Amino acid sequence: MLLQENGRSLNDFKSMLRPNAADMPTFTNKIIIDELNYNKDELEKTHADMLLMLTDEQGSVQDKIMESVGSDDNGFFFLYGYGGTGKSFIWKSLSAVVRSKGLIVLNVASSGISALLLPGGRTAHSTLTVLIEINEPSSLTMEKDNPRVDLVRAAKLIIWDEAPMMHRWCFEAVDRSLRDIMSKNDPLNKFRPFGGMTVVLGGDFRQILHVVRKGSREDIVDASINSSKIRAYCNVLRLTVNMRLGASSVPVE
Ligand SMILES: Nc1ncnc2c1ncn2[C@@H]1O[C@H](COP(=O)(O)OP(=O)(O)OP(=O)(O)O)[C@@H](O)[C@H]1O
Repeated sequence: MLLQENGRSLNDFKSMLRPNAADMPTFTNKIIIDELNYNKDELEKTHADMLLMLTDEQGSVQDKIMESVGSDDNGFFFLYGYGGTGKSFIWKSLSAVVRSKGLIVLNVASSGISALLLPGGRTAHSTLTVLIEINEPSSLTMEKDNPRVDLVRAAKLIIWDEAPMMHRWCFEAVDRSLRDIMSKNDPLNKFRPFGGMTVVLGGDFRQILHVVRKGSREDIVDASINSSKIRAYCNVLRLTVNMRLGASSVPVE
């Protein structure tokens, strides 16, 4: 269990003896059990409270994402909004509603600090095994029989906050690898963006972009997700009202 919690398995240690799987017929994936272990009643109440607070545009964003989660026709979204427009608020509301239905949502962020703000959040490097030193042809580093692969396959939604901070190759690697991983559920997933998983990226391009060491302006633009071929099948959702300003609720330019 300790190994599973850290995304590892005995297969990572070739010299260790492995137990015979036939001796453990009731073995189950602990990280999946943990993800299903949220208090559904409490989350349902949290979501009901948040639903009353959502603005019209926040409600419409949430409806579009939940429509995709509930259908086989998956969506790939980018939630774009300046600081204070309520992106984190929507992540909390979405996580509450999805988990209250007994489904799995994986909340990841590009940095450890932003992952702390997500309910049950971790870095994309940890949950999705995105490489820190990434190249254009890189894939995720999950081995086929790693428990994390089963967790990803069981998930209904991936929320990825502060996405503009990451190199576009990270998202392309996730797209390629999810097509591979999810094709075990349905061979047609090989041809669907992110293997048929609903994926929502979020962030604000006015905040921190991916840092290209000694890179020119062109290098930074090229590293951005906006320059990726996966942008072609991305639905851009927008939040425009600054909720941090409170009652005045001024639309931001
Ligand atoms: N519908 C809402 N009702 C009440 N408060 C809200 C609502 N939406 C957002 N807020 C509040 O507005 C503030 C800003 O929201 P939030 O942190 O979600 O924005 P953000 O877009 O994630 O900002 P940043 O990009 O700076 O992290 C928070 O205090 C949040 O609780």
